Amino acid sequence: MIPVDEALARILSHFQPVAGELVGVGEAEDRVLAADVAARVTQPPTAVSAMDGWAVRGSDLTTLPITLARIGEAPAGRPYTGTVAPGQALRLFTGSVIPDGADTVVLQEDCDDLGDGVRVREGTPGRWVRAAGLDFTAGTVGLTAGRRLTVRDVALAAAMNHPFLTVRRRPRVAILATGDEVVMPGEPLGPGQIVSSNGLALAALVRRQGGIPVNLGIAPDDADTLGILARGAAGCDLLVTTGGASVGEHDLIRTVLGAQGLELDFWKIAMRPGKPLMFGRLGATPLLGLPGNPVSSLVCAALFLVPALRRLQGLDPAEPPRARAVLGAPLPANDRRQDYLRATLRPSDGSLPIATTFGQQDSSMLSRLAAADCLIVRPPHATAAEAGEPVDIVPLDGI
Ligand SMILES: Nc1nc2c(c(=O)[nH]1)N[C@H]1C(S)=C(S)[C@@H](COP(=O)(O)OP(=O)(O)OC[C@H]3O[C@@H](n4cnc5c(N)ncnc54)[C@H](O)[C@@H]3O)O[C@H]1N2
Ligand code: MOO
Repeated sequence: MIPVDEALARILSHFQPVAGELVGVGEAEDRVLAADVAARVTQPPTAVSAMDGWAVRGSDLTTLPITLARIGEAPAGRPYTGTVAPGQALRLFTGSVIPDGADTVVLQEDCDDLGDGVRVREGTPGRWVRAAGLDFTAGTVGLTAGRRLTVRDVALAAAMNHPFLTVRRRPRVAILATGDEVVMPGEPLGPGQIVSSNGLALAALVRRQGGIPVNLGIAPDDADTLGILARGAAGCDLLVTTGGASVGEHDLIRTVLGAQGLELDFWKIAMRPGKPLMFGRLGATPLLGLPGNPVSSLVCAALFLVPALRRLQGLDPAEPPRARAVLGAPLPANDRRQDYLRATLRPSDGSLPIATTFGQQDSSMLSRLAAADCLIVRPPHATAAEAGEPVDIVPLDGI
């Protein structure tokens, strides 16, 4: 059994960021930038008005009120080509280009429109002018490679005049469930059969992490079919299997795929849940073999599949972020496997929330996993801990 950290490092060493592809800026939300995005324009391109009002010279506002002569009008998008001289004012609007000669906008609410002139009651020299390049200047890098784009980033990229962006291709993850006893939700259940949840949960996780799940179905515990279905992963960036990872003679992943050329990197890690986790390569395709128990499968996916997907997309592949909490109830000493205990979180009077484990931690219990807010991380050989002691947690947000 290898430690969790080593398993993660060995898995990540098999992944590099996938190639970039061009997408319309409007479709780029949630994708990861493959190249820096520099502004192709200066915004605003010239000084513009921040308000509806009049463009004037600040030096005309020393004594108020003052009446200025109207020299014309400049709606947004139709700049005035002349110059505002002392004693003159140009009618303009929010976004209108500030004409030569003017350095100030006075608000229309603070003026009386006299038709051929304007009486300015209030105004401050230099106000309500947005300088050229206030937001950004051409050539400035506004968004850097490796960033997962938010809705706000889409707005910025579009404003920087990019109709297309180069983002990482979505990694394709083949998912193969195994086991004679598992059938898809809604199918008739024979004696001893259970409903397959792993494949669907993994597909949802892959999608949420920016990948494309490729569903290879459910392989029965028969070598030929398992082998044929696994070949469907060719061309994918990763094959994830669930079940068949343990030691029973029906646990076929290693033996069947071994015969097909699976080069095993490791099998079994010092972790609970998830001991029989395996990793290797089937030809060009990395293979992550998750245990069949549904909680083990999802916890291992959170800890190993998510970082792999992050690295494939050029993101920092670090373990899921850890946080701190205090124990709501005591915990016994731990054995040599790093434990990830399902727990709820509630606020406390102090700065850290209170994490309380469920009494039963069986790795088949999806009801507990769904009700949990976090996993409490118990390092190998941790000594018994009292209520109130601080612990590391992995929040389950997004899983
Ligand atoms: N003698 C030993 N037995 C087991 C060991 C061990 O070290 N020695 N390890 C246990 C641990 S820990 C785990 S985890 C499981 C993992 O076993 P497998 O990966 O071989 O998984 P299966 O045997 O195929 O299934 C386990 C369990 O999960 C259910 N299952 C399987 N696939 C799905 C699915 N798609 N959706 C929902 N549930 C699924 C399956 O019905 C079994 O109940 O091995 C222990 N045994
Ligand atoms: O490690 Mo198994 O995943 O404990 O149930």
